[in-house]
Amino acid sequence: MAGCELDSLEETLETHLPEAELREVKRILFGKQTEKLDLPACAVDAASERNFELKGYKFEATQEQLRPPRKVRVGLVQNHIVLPTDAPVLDQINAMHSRIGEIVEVAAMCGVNIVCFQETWTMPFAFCTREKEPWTEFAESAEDGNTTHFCQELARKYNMVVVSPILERDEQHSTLWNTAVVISNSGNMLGKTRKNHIPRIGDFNESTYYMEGNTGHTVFQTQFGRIAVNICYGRHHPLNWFMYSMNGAEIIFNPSATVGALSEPMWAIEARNAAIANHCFTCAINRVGTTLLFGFTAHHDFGHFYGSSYVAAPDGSRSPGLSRTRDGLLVVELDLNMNRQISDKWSFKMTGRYAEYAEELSAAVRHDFKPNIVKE
Ligand SMILES: NC(=O)NCCC(=O)O
Repeated sequence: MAGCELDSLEETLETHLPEAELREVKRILFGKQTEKLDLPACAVDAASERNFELKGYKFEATQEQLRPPRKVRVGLVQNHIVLPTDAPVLDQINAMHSRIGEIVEVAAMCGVNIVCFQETWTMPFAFCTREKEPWTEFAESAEDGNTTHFCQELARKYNMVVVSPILERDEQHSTLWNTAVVISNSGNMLGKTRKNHIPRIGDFNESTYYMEGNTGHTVFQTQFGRIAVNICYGRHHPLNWFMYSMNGAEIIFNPSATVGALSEPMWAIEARNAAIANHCFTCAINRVGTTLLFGFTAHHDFGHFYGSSYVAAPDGSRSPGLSRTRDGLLVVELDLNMNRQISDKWSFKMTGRYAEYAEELSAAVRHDFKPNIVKE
């Protein structure tokens, strides 16, 4: 354990359970076992030198007769902030760029096609403070900011789609947003998508900084598959996942920033349930560490961000998680053919009564709605 924090749930099970029981516990808890992915020795060495965890797994689909497999490698990155939160803003951003740069280089060695970083990855998650300075100075243009240019270079250099969740400054409308910028492997910006649900819970005072997103449920067609980004708190909203899936998402990323005391028992369930319910893959990413917010008035720390990033498949299985305490890169190979195979098996899209729900929902959101309750 690092300090008083548990490093990893899976490792704890592995340390304490006899082999036969462990196999059965894992089958019940995590579903069909995900095989380990062979990663190149140069990547393993580089990750160890650069002090981050590197894990690789693969989800296999059934071999079909008419379609070749559609294999894609995703990379999920979780990390601490690099400099203390009272360092100059630009130094903090540059330090995050160079940390992410060295992790993405390893992702490239592992053949990653699509990489996604944690929520507002260029900055400390300081939204508990409610103070505007210096946090709003971390906001950048999604189109022309330094961070987008940095990610475009990575995308071009490594032929990789980059999902870059940032604090966005929209100069034209004088607004801030919590936004994921999606950059194609060509290096062109494909587009951006904004956080749809803004938390009003505990210390997550994000509504002080930005409003609910106005970009709907955009899906991005990339060379490696159709992807969507459901940012953090949106994972508590089943209809949010559902709408990305209705728009054709095959992989939904969930870049997050959340702390143990608040959400940890829900973490392993929500993205996994979304993969099952929507016949798609989901990738849950959380930052790590306890951030000290020196000298600020409301709060000096937010609690422990517990990492534990993982990938869930439509058949109900999931990869093991990254550590609760260390920086890490999770490389997972998916066969997107599994989505249709599981859809044909369970048929949730076919058995869903969407027209009925749509009708009842439009009545339920009206101010004069009367719940359908029969009384004696
Ligand atoms: N970043 C964020 O929306 N956090 C809210 C807490 C949670 O969803 O677990």
